Amino acid sequence: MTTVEMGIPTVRTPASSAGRPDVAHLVDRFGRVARDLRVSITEKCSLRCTYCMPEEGLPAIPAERLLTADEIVRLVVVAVRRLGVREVRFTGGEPLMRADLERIVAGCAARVPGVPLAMTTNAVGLEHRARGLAAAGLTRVNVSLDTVERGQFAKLTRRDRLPSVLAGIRAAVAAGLSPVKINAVLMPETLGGAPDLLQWCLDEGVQLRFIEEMPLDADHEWARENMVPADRLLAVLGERFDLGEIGRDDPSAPAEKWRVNGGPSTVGIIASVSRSFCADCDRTRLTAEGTVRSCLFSDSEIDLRGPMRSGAGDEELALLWRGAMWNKWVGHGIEADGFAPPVRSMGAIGG
Ligand SMILES: Nc1nc2c(ncn2[C@@H]2O[C@H](COP(=O)(O)OP(=O)(O)OP(=O)(O)O)[C@@H](O)[C@H]2O)c(=O)[nH]1
Ligand SMILES: C[S@@+](CC[C@H](N)C(=O)[O-])C[C@H]1O[C@@H](n2cnc3c(N)ncnc32)[C@H](O)[C@@H]1O
Ligand code: SF4
Ligand code: SF4
Repeated sequence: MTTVEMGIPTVRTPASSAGRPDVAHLVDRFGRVARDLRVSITEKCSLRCTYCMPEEGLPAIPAERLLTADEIVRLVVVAVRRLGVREVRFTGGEPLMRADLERIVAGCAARVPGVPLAMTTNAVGLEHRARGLAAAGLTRVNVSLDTVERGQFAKLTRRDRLPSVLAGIRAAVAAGLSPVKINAVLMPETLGGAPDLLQWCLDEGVQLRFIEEMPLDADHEWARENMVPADRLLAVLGERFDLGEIGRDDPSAPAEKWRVNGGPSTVGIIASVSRSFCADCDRTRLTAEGTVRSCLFSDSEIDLRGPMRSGAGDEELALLWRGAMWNKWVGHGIEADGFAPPVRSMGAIGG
């Protein structure tokens, strides 16, 4: 199998840093600074959401290519201590698929105390691990949940696991992993159930955000004309709820918020396509194989695993990372003529 068939994009090392100011933190040519690190720790997943994974799952990453727990902790330490990262999020694939997740979290909590450690998860099995993860030092979780209708859930995720997800969300709240935020990708088939999902989240005391689907599905079926835009969702929610526009918590937050029925509850919309927030992007990503990926949509990645295993020091790794960020793309370019989706799908990048 070729690397392209496995969904592994071009890996370049090193990137040119010509013109880069001599500063420690992660700056790019467009004046943006990355403070938010997202670490994918696996390509494996317990679900097969149609907008993300192929039915058969992603090709397995050979064990020797996957970062170990200690390697992940080391790179997180480099990001925080040398590059100015202020928040770390574990994602995937499904982070709960890694048995050593608690060890990764505990290692980071010990080495970068005070830095918020979050996780984005589908919550399958979280019921049994939420307390342990909180004890290990996890700060909060965001959970993917697109519908509270069991048949719809099974169809969209290709797995009948809704009860486990709902139990996982409740366990996260009980363990104090808050604020618990819920991510729902907007799909034509679940749009009608959006008010029920919002009502469920209001009742459970969790913060719902709807997300516009991006062209990051492994099956390459995304089409602009089929995407449910934020405006259409607002019209549907507006039939049942009174919504008052609030805006963003901070300029680089993907979610715009609306107050529901006068507050204090809110609903968010992450309109990555129709109201792109690339100009204020503050993200940098590590893939599960240890490459730096500066933009979701850019297939050009910088390898850190190879140099790390060949004995590179922390400052050498930081230098490679700074070069990757300096070459970050201006934005996703979905609306541009000739746009082509990246080789990696969302689950293979770490959403
Ligand atoms: N375009 C774009 N969308 C992103 C990016 N990161 C996350 N998203 C989208 O935003 C959704 C929610 O992401 P989360 O992992 O919950 O993170 P977040 O919204 O940044 O987290 P909070 O700090 O809790 O608000 C993802 O499912 C993606 O669809 C990004 O860098 N670019
Ligand atoms: C790839 S998942 C990984 C973490 C975990 N498995 C989960 O589902 O939360 C991260 C986020 O990406 C989102 N996502 C996946 N495919 C997407 C797409 N095509 N467009 C927008 N968001 C997507 C999911 O809804 C989820 O919130
Ligand atoms: S969105 Fe998350 S849960 Fe769904 S298939 Fe992708 S990685 Fe798995
Ligand atoms: S698409 Fe790229 S530039 Fe835009 S917000 Fe996402 S990671 Fe940042």
